[in-house]
Amino acid sequence: MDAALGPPEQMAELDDDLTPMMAQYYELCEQYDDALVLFQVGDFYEAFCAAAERVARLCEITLTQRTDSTGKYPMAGIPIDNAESYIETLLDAGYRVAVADQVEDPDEVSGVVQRAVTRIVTPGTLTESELLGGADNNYVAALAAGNGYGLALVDVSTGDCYATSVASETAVADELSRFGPAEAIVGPNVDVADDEVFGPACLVTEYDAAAFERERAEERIERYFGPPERLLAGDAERRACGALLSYAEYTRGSSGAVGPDGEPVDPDVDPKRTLDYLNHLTRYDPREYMLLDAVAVESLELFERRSVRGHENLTLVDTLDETACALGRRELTDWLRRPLLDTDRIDGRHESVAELQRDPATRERLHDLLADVYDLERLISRVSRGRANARDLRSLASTLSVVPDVRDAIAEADARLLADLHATLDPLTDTREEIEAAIRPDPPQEVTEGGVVREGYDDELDALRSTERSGKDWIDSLEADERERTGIDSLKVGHNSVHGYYIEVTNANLESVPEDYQRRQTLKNSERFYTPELKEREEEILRAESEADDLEYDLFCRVRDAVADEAERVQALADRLARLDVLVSFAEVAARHDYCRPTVGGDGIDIERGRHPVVERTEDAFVPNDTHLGSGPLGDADTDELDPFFAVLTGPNMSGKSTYMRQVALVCLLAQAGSFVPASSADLPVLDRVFTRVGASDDIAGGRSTFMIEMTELATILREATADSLVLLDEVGRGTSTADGLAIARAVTEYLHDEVGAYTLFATHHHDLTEAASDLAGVANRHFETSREDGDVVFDHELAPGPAAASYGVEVAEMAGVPESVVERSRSVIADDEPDDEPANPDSTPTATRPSTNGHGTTDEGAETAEVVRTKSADGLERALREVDVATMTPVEALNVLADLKHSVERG
Ligand SMILES: Nc1ncnc2c1ncn2[C@@H]1O[C@H](COP(=O)(O)OP(=O)(O)OP(=O)(O)O)[C@@H](O)[C@H]1O
Repeated sequence: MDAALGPPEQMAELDDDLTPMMAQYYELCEQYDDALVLFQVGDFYEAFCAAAERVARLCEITLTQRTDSTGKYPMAGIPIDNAESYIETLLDAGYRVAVADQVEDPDEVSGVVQRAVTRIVTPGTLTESELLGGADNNYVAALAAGNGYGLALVDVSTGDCYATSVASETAVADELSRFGPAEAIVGPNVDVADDEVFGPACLVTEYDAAAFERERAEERIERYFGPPERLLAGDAERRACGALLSYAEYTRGSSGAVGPDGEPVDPDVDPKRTLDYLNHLTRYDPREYMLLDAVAVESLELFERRSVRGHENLTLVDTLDETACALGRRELTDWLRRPLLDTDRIDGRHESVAELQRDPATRERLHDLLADVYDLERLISRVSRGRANARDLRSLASTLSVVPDVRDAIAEADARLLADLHATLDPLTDTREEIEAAIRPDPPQEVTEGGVVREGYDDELDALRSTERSGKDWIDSLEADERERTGIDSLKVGHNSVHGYYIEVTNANLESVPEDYQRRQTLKNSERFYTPELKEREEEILRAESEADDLEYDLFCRVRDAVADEAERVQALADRLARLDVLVSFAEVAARHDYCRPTVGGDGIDIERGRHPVVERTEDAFVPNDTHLGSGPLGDADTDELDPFFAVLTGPNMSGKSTYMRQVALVCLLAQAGSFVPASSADLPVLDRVFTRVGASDDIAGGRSTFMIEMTELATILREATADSLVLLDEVGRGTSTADGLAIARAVTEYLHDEVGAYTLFATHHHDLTEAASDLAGVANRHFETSREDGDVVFDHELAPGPAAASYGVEVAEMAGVPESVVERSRSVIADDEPDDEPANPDSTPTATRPSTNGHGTTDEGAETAEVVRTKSADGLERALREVDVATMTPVEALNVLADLKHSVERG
């Protein structure tokens, strides 16, 4: 166990002898033994003993010492004012942080101030906006085992909550990869490999088994969402969801009212109130969405950049993001993460995008309006958790004031979704009016120091403020009045925080001071006085001020609670604005980048002049290509008219194979997400899943380039692909010997062709695989060629029927600047069909195949010597080249071999 967690050993020995404050600390450490306890002492959060040492080291702060009657304790304190950045450091180091605040006013208690854990900050449940990077969701997951697995996810900062059931560990990993949770809790009997299932960035812990018990879990679901049997399907799903709610409560600390055991910590707090921001529970069936597993999400670069390609600056979500607000950005991610299967829903989105695409004025108007929409989901979540300040409420009101204009902008819309949004966008006029009536337009950050509530909102408050003001007015005129009364022209009235109001008279004028002046403070050149009336007025001001501040805070809280009662409506509004923002964003991208409206639900993939949405943004002249897979009758594999569903792609490295394959997947994915697509036309099927198996060389950065991983991924594809799946295979079977590799590639092709019938694109350097097209009716060859301009190799990135010529490595070598002589020689070696195992006789090397010289070797003088040297090196070259298996090499290996050969040629 980590010594920084749990009660400090040094204190355990003292037991009952600890001072009351340290006893409190000890108890909290005992109670929250899975978190680092930060314990408020005045303006600091302190940690003691081993925890102090850890905090000091991680946060780079000084380790000090606390000495009391019971001993010396290492101590480290972080200032409360900027605690969040330190807390982030502790989270990054893998800790949960339990924040124990003083819950009593030190001025009002005689003994030790009571502290309570008011929140537990964890990677998945952190909610303070400073800690959340950008607009993306931040999920915590719960996993329960039992007849498959139940999975529940919540984003505490937005209230988004999902639950589903899946059959296998792999399916759990697939679902999790859609959400990328920062944290997960698992129930009893969940025996899954953490890293593989949750990903390395996820903090996984076993959570209290009791919270996963069925009855308790169902109680919680009932409390927050309603009858579990209506909302959720399986037993494991309910247990996961209940446990997740328990965990969310737990992270609210004792103010969250319920401990992990389900017992209320503070019976006065309404437990439901603590997680009020959770209003929707979206139960989804993974089968309603196109499945994108972690491998596909990563290799299609949907959300995360990979650094090995030339276009590393953009991801798919970036290229499609013309959203105006954070709500929209998160929704966009969600749509791309869960492309639809239902053609009606897909078409509904396309219809709206089409209408908005045709109408740039409305699009622009909506974009401008939505840009004024605050992050309502997070706002309302803060409101419900009692952490919103007056500025948050004003931001909410200002967002609500935009809604009528948004509705106006789509008042004439014909598209079903837009018309539906128009009908259901709720401007929450009552809530907005209440906020606007109560809260000042530009309130301060703090809510306890006044200045928050508007004049005219509450009579009692107005009376108090008026007393305060008239007292201050009286004081303002006091200086003039007293000057007149005493005849002392230099008399001044001032205020300081220690002594309050005073009348200051310089020493020279002291004899003119009237009788009723009472001494308050003596300075070097003057004396400060007060009068009984001044004192009385001062007390009146202070009393009125403090009562007004308290009343303002009460009024503010009442308004905040009233807004919290409308959380569900605010969330529904947020959801609708988010959807509208994505539709506008899709339309904007479609208009700006010339996307077309696809049709979805047909029998094959038919794309005219398709483009890769990401690569086209970074390539000056992106070459569009067609795709026809499985959309027509199968014919003779050697003719160009056939419409197979399986294409073997060949062509030199760098010619565009990977780009093309991904482009086909992305076009289909975008269409099912509801977007238009980068093509001149697209008729598409509904794909149930996209599988990718990308080449080992592509995966070097991820450290996953082993043959074993390749085969594991392949096994998944062969097991799970259906006739409605799209399979991208890039370089399968390359991590082993040529013969084995080819055999596997061939067998995989036959299996996918005969047994599965999935739409497949198979890029390969195994030239022999192109023969499959002659044997299998649904397989066709497509290739990328290079052309030559002034002797230079040019990739034209154009897809053509038939297989490519086999000299890929040499083309790349030429591109890379390998000397012409070596390139030519390589070509001649490849051209030599008859392998010759006998050592070649230098004299028999045909002159015609010798390397062409660069001019130095053709001088008359010394020609003979030069000839001998070249002949010898040509001999070595030939042998070396014969040993090279070009078809099985990675581009890097090819370049290395060529560099070695060049080096040996240069050495002579
Ligand atoms: N259609 C295209 N139009 C313009 N540029 C393209 C096109 N396709 C690819 N490219 C450019 O060519 C580069 C190489 O493409 P890609 O990685 O797809 O080649 P490849 O044939 O798969 O190579 P390898 O066999 O080495 O994996 C891309 O990074 C991109 O910059």
